[in-house]
Amino acid sequence: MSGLKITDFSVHDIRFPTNVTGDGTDAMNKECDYSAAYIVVKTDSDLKGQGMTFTIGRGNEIVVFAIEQIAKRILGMEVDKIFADMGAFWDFLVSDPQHRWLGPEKGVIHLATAAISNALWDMYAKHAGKPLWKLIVDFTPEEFVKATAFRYITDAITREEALALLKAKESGKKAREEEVKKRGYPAYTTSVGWLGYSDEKVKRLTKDALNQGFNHFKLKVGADPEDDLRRGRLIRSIIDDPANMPKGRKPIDPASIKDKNAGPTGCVLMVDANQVWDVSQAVEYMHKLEPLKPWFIEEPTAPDDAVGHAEIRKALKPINIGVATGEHAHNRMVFKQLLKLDAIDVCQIDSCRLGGVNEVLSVLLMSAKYGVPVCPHAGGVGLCEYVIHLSLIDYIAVSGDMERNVLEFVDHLHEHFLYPVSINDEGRYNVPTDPKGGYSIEMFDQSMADYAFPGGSYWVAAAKGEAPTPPQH
Ligand SMILES: C[C@H](O)[C@@H](O)[C@@H](O)[C@H](O)C(=O)O
Ligand SMILES: [Mg+2]
Repeated sequence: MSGLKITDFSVHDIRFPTNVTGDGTDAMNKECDYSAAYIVVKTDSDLKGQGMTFTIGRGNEIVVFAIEQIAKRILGMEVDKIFADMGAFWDFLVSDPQHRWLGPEKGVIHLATAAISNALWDMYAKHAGKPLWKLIVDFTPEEFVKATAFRYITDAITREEALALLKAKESGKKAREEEVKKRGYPAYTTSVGWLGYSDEKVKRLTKDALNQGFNHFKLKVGADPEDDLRRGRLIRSIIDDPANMPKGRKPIDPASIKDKNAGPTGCVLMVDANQVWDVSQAVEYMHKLEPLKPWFIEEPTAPDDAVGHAEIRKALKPINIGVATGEHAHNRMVFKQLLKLDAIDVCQIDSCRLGGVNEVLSVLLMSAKYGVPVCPHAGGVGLCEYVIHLSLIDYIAVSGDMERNVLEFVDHLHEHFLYPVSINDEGRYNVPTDPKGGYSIEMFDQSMADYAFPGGSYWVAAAKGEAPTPPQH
């Protein structure tokens, strides 16, 4: 026992000016400065835990305030006791008798829970000298279940069912770990098709992404069907042309790509509407985009509307377009409904909209039981760094499958992290292996100082109209 206690914390409002370059834009979110409400949890030793949740700018200060309120409750706690029962710690975080009223388990208060829960998981992994994914895949099934949030979902999966599912995956864990370390984890890119990008930029970035090895590409849609068709056809004309395939790349057999509208080169397009439509509008609009043959439409309607997603999915099945959602699904109960209603083809968990790792484990288990692949959301800052850990946990310990999965990758802001993600030359995520890296979310002090809002050097300069132009892609 280390006897270490949580002695202090600091919370930071960090905003990056992505709006200047149009990075991250979509039909709903037309201006966004990728931001982190970021906490450093300190102990009476060098051991620290870093955690954050993501917002797109204004309002980040509200999340910072909520994090400060919740974090006060963990001061003085012994870290060994927390690590011994992360499930109980999560229950404690979501059960404040007065804060709970602000959710429960949704909205700003839940985003704040996520930042703190993730910081403690980061600290636990660093303490154990393992990357977060490795800490968790090395859990026994019993330890895994103990760390999972089960309240309100036992009608979808019981602890006993979860245990049986995890036990069935035990014997293959080592081989899967070796395989993914060798090959990397499959990825897709969103960075080619932000709504604010010109056709010229979309074209250039699509070619670049092909050369990086990507074979799955996501396009933002929903503002205007004619524009979407033009931009989609532009991407398709590049990714479907065998002449554009990078030299030495083995052609992908489209027939080997299950459930997807793969083109002649095996490349796949997906589209994302970020919640702009009513249910019937979604169906109508997606019929217009049918020529693009997307694998799925992401967030066609309101994120809480499980019934609406189920209707859309049913209506689009005959034209072979699937439905994906989850980046705004605020807790495990929303995912339970999406899964039980057969509303989604792809489950897009968010690492810090769900209340941190414990609740992510709940959704991984439910998705595995219902046979729906998990392809986490990662458009934002720090999310790629987080989610590679979650997909590794899913593949190695839970679903045992990465055949149907692609993990989102956006090529923004990784330079601000000490343990940034990287992509291999087959367009797959490399596996994080640094034993000091924890949950990979630690930011450089300099970045935190420069982009602190409103007092950081970047924002002070911006207020005077003297900000340097952020890097262009
Ligand atoms: C505002 C954000 O960039 C979103 O557009 C982004 O998260 C997106 O929905 C995604 O799927 O990555
Ligand atoms: Mg999205």
